[in-house]
Amino acid sequence: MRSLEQGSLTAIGVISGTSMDGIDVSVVTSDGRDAVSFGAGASYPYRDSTRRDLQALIADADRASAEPLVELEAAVTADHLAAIERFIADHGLDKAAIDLVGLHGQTVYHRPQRRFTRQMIDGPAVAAALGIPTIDRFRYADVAAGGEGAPFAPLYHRALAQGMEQPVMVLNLGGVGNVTYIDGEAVVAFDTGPASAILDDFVLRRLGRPYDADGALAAGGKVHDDLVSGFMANPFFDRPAPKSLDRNDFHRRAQVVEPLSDADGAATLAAFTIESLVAALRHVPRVPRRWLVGGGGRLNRHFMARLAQRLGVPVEPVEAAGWDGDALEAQTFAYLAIRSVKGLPLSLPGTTGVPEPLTGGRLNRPDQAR
Ligand SMILES: Nc1ncnc2c1ncn2[C@@H]1O[C@H](COP(=O)(O)OP(=O)(O)OP(=O)(O)O)[C@@H](O)[C@H]1O
Ligand SMILES: CC(=O)N[C@H]1[C@@H]2OC[C@@H](O2)[C@@H](O)[C@@H]1O[C@H](C)C(=O)O
Repeated sequence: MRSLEQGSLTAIGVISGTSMDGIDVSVVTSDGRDAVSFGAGASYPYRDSTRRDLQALIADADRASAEPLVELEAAVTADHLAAIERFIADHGLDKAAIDLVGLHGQTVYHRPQRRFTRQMIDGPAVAAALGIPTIDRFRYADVAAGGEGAPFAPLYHRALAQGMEQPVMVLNLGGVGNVTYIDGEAVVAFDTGPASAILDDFVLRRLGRPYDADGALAAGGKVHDDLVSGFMANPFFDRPAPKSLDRNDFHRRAQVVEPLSDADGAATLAAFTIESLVAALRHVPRVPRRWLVGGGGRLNRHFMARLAQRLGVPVEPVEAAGWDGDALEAQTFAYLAIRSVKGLPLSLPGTTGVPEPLTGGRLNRPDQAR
């Protein structure tokens, strides 16, 4: 096996986000610093039974935090393994050329204030099955040291943003929104508020659809400004960075749109997300000249147009900078796996609030006794 400590490495990165819409896989070659190149990305669904069991679990915080959940972890791990095997086959990769696999796993519980976070995945089992070392438990050391345990994408964003006009804001519009502000070596990152999750849940309840395609429903509705002001009165938005959220943190508050029509409810929830993003400007040193947007929410034309209007600077999908928006999070955990084996920090005081720059991740070698 090649030494993992020195030179450039090639890693596969794997993550399933909070919306559980698929297991994302991508591949990165990097020295763990600013030299980065990435290959294709792909997404593979969970088996229906795995997704159903995970959704039930996430709705039950007591079980998610305390129970061993051996069977479910085995199912999640099997689905991840199948996704990696398919990715390798679909893209004609040579297994022998893959030095590492970075496994984020499925977040089922995240309470940094209790110094506890849980990403379900059996890293040693994946290492043994593939014959490739894996890294898992990326967020554990950070949370144990008093960090927020998220976001972890910022150091990868900084590596990609080298040479670009700055300050630049990278926004991930997933279930939850999170931003990375980059100005040279300076990085500030935090979760902004709910993003797609509240609108997704509303559209599912009202219309049985998984999301508001293109933001068409929201675009046709009337925003109820009084409700938006009510949302924005939440002290979360004034809290300085770092700060992080759980997918369901704003669910109860989002229910105030229940009396509204489908279109007005969607428009009002979308406006809440937009205002929570504008509020991010309160917590960065200089006004970003450009926003680059990743995550599925960049496909919501209503979000993108309204945000550009409110910010008065270009708001573009990350593809405008030559990045791959669908694969960015998977690439992040490939890049961080490489940093992990090199002992480099995965998080900083400005990204998760950890007291000192901190490395992390657990290395699982295929030949390791289990
Ligand atoms: N064509 C589209 N129009 C509008 N919204 C879309 C479209 N495609 C995807 N989305 C939104 O993107 C969401 C999925 O985004 P993404 O895959 O980035 O989330 P995630 O990675 O699961 O979340 P997180 O980043 O919080 O873990 C969908 O739930 C939906 O709201
Ligand atoms: C605990 C956890 O899994 N958090 C995710 C989630 O999805 C988006 C947002 O909430 C972000 O904080 C994080 O993921 C990205 C990849 C991150 O750590 O940068």
